[in-house]
Amino acid sequence: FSLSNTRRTNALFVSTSPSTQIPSPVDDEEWSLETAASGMGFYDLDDNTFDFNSSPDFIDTIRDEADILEEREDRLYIDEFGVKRKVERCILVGVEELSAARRSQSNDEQPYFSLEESMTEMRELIKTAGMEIAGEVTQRLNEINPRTYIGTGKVEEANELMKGAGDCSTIVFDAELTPRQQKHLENSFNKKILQDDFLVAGGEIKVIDRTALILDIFAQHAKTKEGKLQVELALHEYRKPRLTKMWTHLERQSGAGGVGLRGPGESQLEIDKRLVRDRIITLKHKIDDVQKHRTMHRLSRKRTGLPFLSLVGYTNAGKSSLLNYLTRAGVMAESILFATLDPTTRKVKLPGYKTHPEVLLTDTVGFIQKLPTHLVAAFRATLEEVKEADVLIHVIDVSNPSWEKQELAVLSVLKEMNVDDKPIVRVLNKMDLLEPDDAEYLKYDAATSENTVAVSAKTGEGLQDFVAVVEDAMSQLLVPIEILLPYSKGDELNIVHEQGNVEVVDYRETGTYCRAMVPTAVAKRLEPYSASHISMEPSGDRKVNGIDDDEIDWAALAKGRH
Ligand SMILES: Nc1nc2c(ncn2[C@@H]2O[C@H](COP(=O)(O)OP(=O)(O)OP(=O)(O)O)[C@@H](O)[C@H]2O)c(=O)[nH]1
Ligand SMILES: [Mg+2]
Repeated sequence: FSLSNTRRTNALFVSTSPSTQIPSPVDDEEWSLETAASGMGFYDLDDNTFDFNSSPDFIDTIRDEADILEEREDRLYIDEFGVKRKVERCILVGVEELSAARRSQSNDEQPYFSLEESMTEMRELIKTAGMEIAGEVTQRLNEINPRTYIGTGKVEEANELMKGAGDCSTIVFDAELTPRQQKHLENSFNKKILQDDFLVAGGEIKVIDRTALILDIFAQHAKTKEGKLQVELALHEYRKPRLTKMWTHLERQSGAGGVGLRGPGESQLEIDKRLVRDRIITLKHKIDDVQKHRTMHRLSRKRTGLPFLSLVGYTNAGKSSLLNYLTRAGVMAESILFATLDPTTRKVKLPGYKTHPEVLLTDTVGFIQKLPTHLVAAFRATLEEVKEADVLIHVIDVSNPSWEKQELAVLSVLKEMNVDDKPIVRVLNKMDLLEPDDAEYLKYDAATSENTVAVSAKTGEGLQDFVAVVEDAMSQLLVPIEILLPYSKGDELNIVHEQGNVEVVDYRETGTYCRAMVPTAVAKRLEPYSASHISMEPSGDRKVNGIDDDEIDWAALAKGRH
């Protein structure tokens, strides 16, 4: 296919078999015309241009991917002999709450992840956080123990396992623990250690829950100033309730203190609490500022009139890989969870994409089941991008055995965000990893379902169909116009032809009469030439898509088109 022919119809793509391989962008210059080589792109408010090289001041401290990878490599752990070890080891504790399982079975919208599915996910999260699992304990409980979450016998079992594992002082729970539970657990583990006269590195056993683990990953992956502010806010929100009595050893009257910092007779705990509170307020202000910038950029983005697509999906589904493939943008894509925390927008020109030759594509943070609400809140700014999107591209990793549940989990978050009414394109990704039979089945499924396409962001398989399906979804965004354009506005007519579907064109004395379906941005611009008061059926209509075109008309039309 050729990019120069922007008037090529959808039929080309619809007729292609789903397994058609498109040339890799690296091999074929034609695939991607105008893409970012690297770096973030931003709109210039004044001249509506997209500038890939400048970055606004709110992302002044960007860590690049290499930095993040290096920092992860450097996560050293000092063991009891003072030896630096690459990984921190931990015991993973999983609980299946049977009553919750029963409850969720009557609720179709919230998918239920089984103990094993949830544990598999935790293993990935732990690996991503840079830890190694030294042992696992699981328990099926009718009701969770309000004090220690798991039963006392299990606490004992986890403790034994930890001792047997050697240098290991971290216990990770596949659950959201209340501050009280976390403290009780830490107490009981540490007490046992003291009794047994067994000291592990640092002498302290750490109890980490799912939220803390995800926050740790977020903290490692935050790249921009905005991302870091959001993570810090989430961390403080997480720590605030855990300051209560958690560090009782800090509860003493404090004499010294900076002016205006400490009141008389204030205890250390009170000071800590106040500092955290103050920091939260400061962070919120800073995030507000950043959001203002973002809103401005969004507005300028809107003024360009380019349609805005947002990639959404479960963590590790392949969102960044897809964006990379389409733009060669070099957005961090890795087999780690939550690789992307900062929304990145690229302008993408897709071949054969007629009605919207250029689109903006934004990569967003991945979703995960059981994401604690305050974590979601902290990333609201990021998710704003999703709210602004014209079309959502839902990337699904069909090689994951739990993909159907993951899809439901994402849909339920989209619903919570009130964005489930937008057109959604389902992208069944990682087709290359499937057994041939499964792949065939899913390809059939995609071909027969609406707005669904099966692809591999790795091999490029199916990406041609992706363009067609996205364009289909975008056609829902076209609006009808009826205009009478002065002949001096030939350029505008060309745009209508290029980006819209023209139904009728008639050359009249006062100008060109035209009825068409066009993107909203184009419709808005042409509002001054609205001709809806003029007769709907003017004489001498010429069917543009018919075979009765003659050369003279086309010459007039095509002036300056290519
Ligand atoms: N085999 C195969 N691997 C893929 C495909 N798409 C993505 N991957 C791999 O899957 C892993 C995750 O991909 P990402 O693009 O980082 O996923 P993401 O959805 O952006 O993940 P988060 O940013 O963590 O939410 C990477 O190791 C990719 O190389 C595919 O089509 N086939
Ligand atoms: Mg990503």
